[in-house]
Amino acid sequence: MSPPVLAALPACWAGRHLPSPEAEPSLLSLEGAHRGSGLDVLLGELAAAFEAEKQRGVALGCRQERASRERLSQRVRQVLEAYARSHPSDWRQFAAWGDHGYLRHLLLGTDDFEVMLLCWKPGQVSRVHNHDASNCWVSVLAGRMAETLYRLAGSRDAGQQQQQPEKEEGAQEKPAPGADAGAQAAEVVPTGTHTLEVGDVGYISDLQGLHSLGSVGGAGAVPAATLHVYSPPIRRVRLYEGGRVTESTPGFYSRHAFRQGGRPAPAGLGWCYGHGEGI
Ligand SMILES: N[C@@H](CS(=O)O)C(=O)O
Ligand SMILES: [Fe+2]
Repeated sequence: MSPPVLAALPACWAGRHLPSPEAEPSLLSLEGAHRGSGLDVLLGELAAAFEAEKQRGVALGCRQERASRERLSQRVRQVLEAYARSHPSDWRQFAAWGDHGYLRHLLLGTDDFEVMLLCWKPGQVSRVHNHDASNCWVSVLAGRMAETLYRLAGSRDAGQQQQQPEKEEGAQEKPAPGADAGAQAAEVVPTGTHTLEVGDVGYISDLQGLHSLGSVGGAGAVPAATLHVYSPPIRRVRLYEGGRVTESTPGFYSRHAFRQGGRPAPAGLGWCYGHGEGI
């Protein structure tokens, strides 16, 4: 019989990328993880939450039906909070920090959602960006984060102005469609800043606006780590800088979604673009 974690994962993931439990009893046996509270449980519970919404016929994304989004959000928050507040250390085996920007490490990617670990040295910050059509949850595992929210200048509803036609995957940092419509349209205005501590869970989508996230620097600051859950996976983002808007396809510094029994992930599974330093 499949372990509950496997049973909870979408068939497309479990069937295609994982060996059978008989063949690999140490499946997802993450070092230091306690069955019942570790990353394997977190991933299984998230998979179950997204699968439950899909079973109701919901198309996942920031514009999904409100009741469905709230139900999903409540569950994802519970799962992320429970993990972060259990003082876990099993995520650390996947963590690496870089000198040139925060690093993105993919833990699990499916067609419906992705979970990644982001590692930030003190003071590292993402550029002002949007989140495609995704729901985005973030939970702090270590350090202290500050989030600044923005809206497009001249816009009351930033989300509506960010909608653009579909674009091919794989392109890097090209001017976005409509970027030439006027620098005015790409100017952003900060609307508020707040801090996120270990165990806090935040949510953003294009319906809320744009943001920039960063680890708080200064004396005594420690390297930060955050868990991000995006549904559906983010394929591209729009960056707002110097009055211009560009598009970028974020990459992963490392991918562990298919790591099994301590072996490195086989090449070619999942999707990965770019260099993996943050946006
Ligand atoms: N959305 C960013 C991280 S953050 O700044 O929210 C990313 O996926 O890299
Ligand atoms: Fe973000």
